[in-house]
Amino acid sequence: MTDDRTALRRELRERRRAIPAAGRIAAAEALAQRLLALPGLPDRGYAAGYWANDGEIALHAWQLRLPPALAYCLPVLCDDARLRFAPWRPGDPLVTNRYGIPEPEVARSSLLDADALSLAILPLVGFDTSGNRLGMGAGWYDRTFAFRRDTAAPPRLVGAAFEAQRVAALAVAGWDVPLDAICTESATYPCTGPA
Ligand SMILES: Nc1nc2c(c(=O)[nH]1)N(C=O)[C@@H](CNc1ccc(C(=O)N[C@@H](CCC(=O)O)C(=O)O)cc1)CN2
Ligand SMILES: Nc1ncnc2c1ncn2[C@@H]1O[C@H](COP(=O)(O)OP(=O)(O)OP(=O)(O)O)[C@@H](O)[C@H]1O
Repeated sequence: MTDDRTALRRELRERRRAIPAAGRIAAAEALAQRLLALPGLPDRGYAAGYWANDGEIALHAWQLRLPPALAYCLPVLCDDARLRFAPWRPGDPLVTNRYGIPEPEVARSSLLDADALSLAILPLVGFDTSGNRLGMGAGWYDRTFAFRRDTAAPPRLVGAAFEAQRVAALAVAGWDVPLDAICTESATYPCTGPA
């Protein structure tokens, strides 16, 4: 089971890295439209995205079109093994984290806790149409949003991926945090709860 998950993760990461540049640009635009069209989207507060890495579908097209009172944030790795979030605009200072991913350079005291977000977009390695998610496997998102297992939104949790990352069915782990929706360049999958 663990080996299956590791092998699947490797295969799906290779698949997303192999998507050609022209396809990625078009997909990022289409994803932005789908994210902006989600029903009941907050129009103020803080919205977490991510700095696309390892072939992930990019969020810049979405970031540029956010309502003015909804502040785009990036995740920051913290010592308690949870993510916190910092508002970030182009030009604001960045540092590279332990995985080589840029994150805002801000004092620990000014970071936002996950429960201060109105919306978070989670980068997916794989997903199924029941809303089950495969991530990078270090548990950052599962630990950070564990409180959403027994609390309603906010934050709304929306997965983002290329359609090529969809698989027939993923095994669910006890700690998996259910997503509220998944968007790809060609579909929006509403998620109704744990499968
Ligand atoms: N763009 C983006 N940002 C993100 C995540 C993500 O998946 N994508 N995260 C999602 O959790 C968090 C960072 N977690 C990560 C976990 C593992 C690896 C990773 O590349 N692991 C490598 C090598 C491990 C190492 O260098 O120590 C690997 O498994 O091959 C990257 C990010 C927060 N920021
Ligand atoms: N609430 C939690 N508390 C402590 N550890 C957790 C919690 N949630 C997950 N973990 C740990 O994190 C790891 C997550 O592994 P899993 O394969 O489910 O990751 P994933 O689905 O790729 O998700 P992620 O994107 O969060 O890494 C597991 O080893 C698990 O023990």
